[in-house]
Amino acid sequence: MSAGDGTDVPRLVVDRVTVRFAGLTALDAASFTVEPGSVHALIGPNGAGKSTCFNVLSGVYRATSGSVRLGGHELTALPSHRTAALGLARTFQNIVLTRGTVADNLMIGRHLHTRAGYLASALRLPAAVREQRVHRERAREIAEFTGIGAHFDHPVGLLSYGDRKRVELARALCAEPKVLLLDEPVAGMNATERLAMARTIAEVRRALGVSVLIVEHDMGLIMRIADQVTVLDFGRRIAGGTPDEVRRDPAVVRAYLGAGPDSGSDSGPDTAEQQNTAEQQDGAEQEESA
Ligand SMILES: Nc1ncnc2c1ncn2[C@@H]1O[C@H](COP(=O)(O)OP(=O)(O)OP(=O)(O)O)[C@@H](O)[C@H]1O
Repeated sequence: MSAGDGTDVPRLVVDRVTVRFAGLTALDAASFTVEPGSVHALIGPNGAGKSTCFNVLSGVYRATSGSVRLGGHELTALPSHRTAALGLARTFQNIVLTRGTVADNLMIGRHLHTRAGYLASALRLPAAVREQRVHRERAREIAEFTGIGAHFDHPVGLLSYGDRKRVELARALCAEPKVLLLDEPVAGMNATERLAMARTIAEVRRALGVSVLIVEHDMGLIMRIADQVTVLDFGRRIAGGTPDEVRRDPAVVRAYLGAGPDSGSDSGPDTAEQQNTAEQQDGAEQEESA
């Protein structure tokens, strides 16, 4: 897919961000940097502050103190539509797209880049029609890239759960972001869908050169695709480094054990079961293609 070469992707700097909710400190002076063109994972047990952090970055919550910078821009006090205009796009943990066709939903993602006003579009003035056509072509290209091209004109409500998660990813990509925030992109997917999504995310970074910040409980996926990992616990950054460094960090092991090693998918940085699932799947595919 044609795209930017990634050279204009700015560094995202989260600097001592604190968020308090009526006595509860959800984020406690958390700092980390997402390097241009990297895949950076934000992990931690339930309630660690990951979603709160995403909500600050995307302008949904305002930080009590600290700052978030994207290149030379201070994002801290900006509303969502301004952070989006600066190049930040996000997906949501729970699928919110249930109406219209895939194309309709992706065109919502193109909204930022649409110049024709509502009236010109409603009256189908030639310039507006031309613009719509160009955006629709780009949306189709992004649909192909994310593996849902065959469903472009289908209602999203008829798609499988895994494909609807892809529509959510494609909608975010339609904004042509420089930094993509993915909130649990494989939650609820089966092993095959997870593996396919991991490949798509890796391909997004490779082909588009964008930075990806990902919150995900599937540690197998994080270990496969992340360059850097930041670990939060009770709102604090307790560790950071490569997936391998983080996996061996005693503070990280302690945090996850404290959360309960049997507590479902959130069972630790070295969730052997999940990693095995992905690796077995990989092995099976290699055998098939041999
Ligand atoms: N709007 C809010 N009002 C009050 N407390 C909140 C709000 N949002 C989050 N919290 C609290 O802040 C803390 C951090 O929550 P957050 O959702 O950011 O954690 P998380 O790491 O995303 O957890 P999970 O993995 O379960 O999604 C929790 O104690 C949560 O109850």
